[in-house]
Amino acid sequence: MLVLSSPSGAGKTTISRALMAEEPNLTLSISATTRPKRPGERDGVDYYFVDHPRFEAMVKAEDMLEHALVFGNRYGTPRAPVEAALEAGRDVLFDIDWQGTQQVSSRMPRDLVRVFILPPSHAELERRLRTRALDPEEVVQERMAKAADEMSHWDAYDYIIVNRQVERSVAEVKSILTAERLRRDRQVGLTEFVSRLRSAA
Ligand SMILES: Nc1ncnc2c1ncn2[C@@H]1O[C@H](COP(=O)(O)OP(=O)(O)OP(=O)(O)O)[C@@H](O)[C@H]1O
Ligand SMILES: Nc1nc2c(ncn2[C@@H]2O[C@H](COP(=O)(O)O)[C@@H](O)[C@H]2O)c(=O)[nH]1
Repeated sequence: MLVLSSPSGAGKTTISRALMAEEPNLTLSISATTRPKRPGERDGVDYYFVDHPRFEAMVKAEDMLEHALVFGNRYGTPRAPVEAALEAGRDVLFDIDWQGTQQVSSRMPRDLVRVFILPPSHAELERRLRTRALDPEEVVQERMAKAADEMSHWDAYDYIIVNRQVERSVAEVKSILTAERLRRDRQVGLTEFVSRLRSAA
């Protein structure tokens, strides 16, 4: 499970989309949210857009792997698709905040790789939030006001990427994926493989 977190507007969604296009063994976890749909967003593609009672019912039924209140809206990761993907041997990419990361970390610490994305500067973060032009002015202001608080969680992550140039950041996340997939404890069937190699020697 590969988690990307950042202050709003630093570039997680942009990096995730590029990664999904280049990494065939990666499944994107689609979150459920009570936030209103932005122009161009599609239900079941960008998010599952649900109302508050439906979200609460999913939480009660323990259908969420994690959930949090972010900028006054509820967000959560539906558990079943993640479990199915992992069961099928696929890696799963999450675009979730620090609260969700903390919850997944405490439940499944060994299976998780946490990456925090930083903007190159405060001014560039604001520029990105504004030029995205998908949120009303008061939402942009609220997100800027909370950026410092969100960034205070950077040291709970395994890797830090400063997102200056999208292509470079994507390449860096791909390097992390490659290295983490090569970890001894993540390679399935390695003991038997080495054992066969040794007995043939
Ligand atoms: N390296 C970059 N250089 C310039 N612009 C970028 C870069 N990365 C992302 N952007 C732009 O910044 C804006 C915000 O990016 P994006 O929506 O990916 O952020 P996010 O971290 O997913 O935000 P949120 O947390 O609100 O979902 C978009 O308009 C995107 O095109
Ligand atoms: N804890 C969770 N956080 C989530 C989830 N899905 C998204 N998010 C985070 O919310 C903010 C805002 O997202 P936006 O799409 O409204 O801009 C951002 O930090 C996301 O990472 C989730 O399932 N759980």
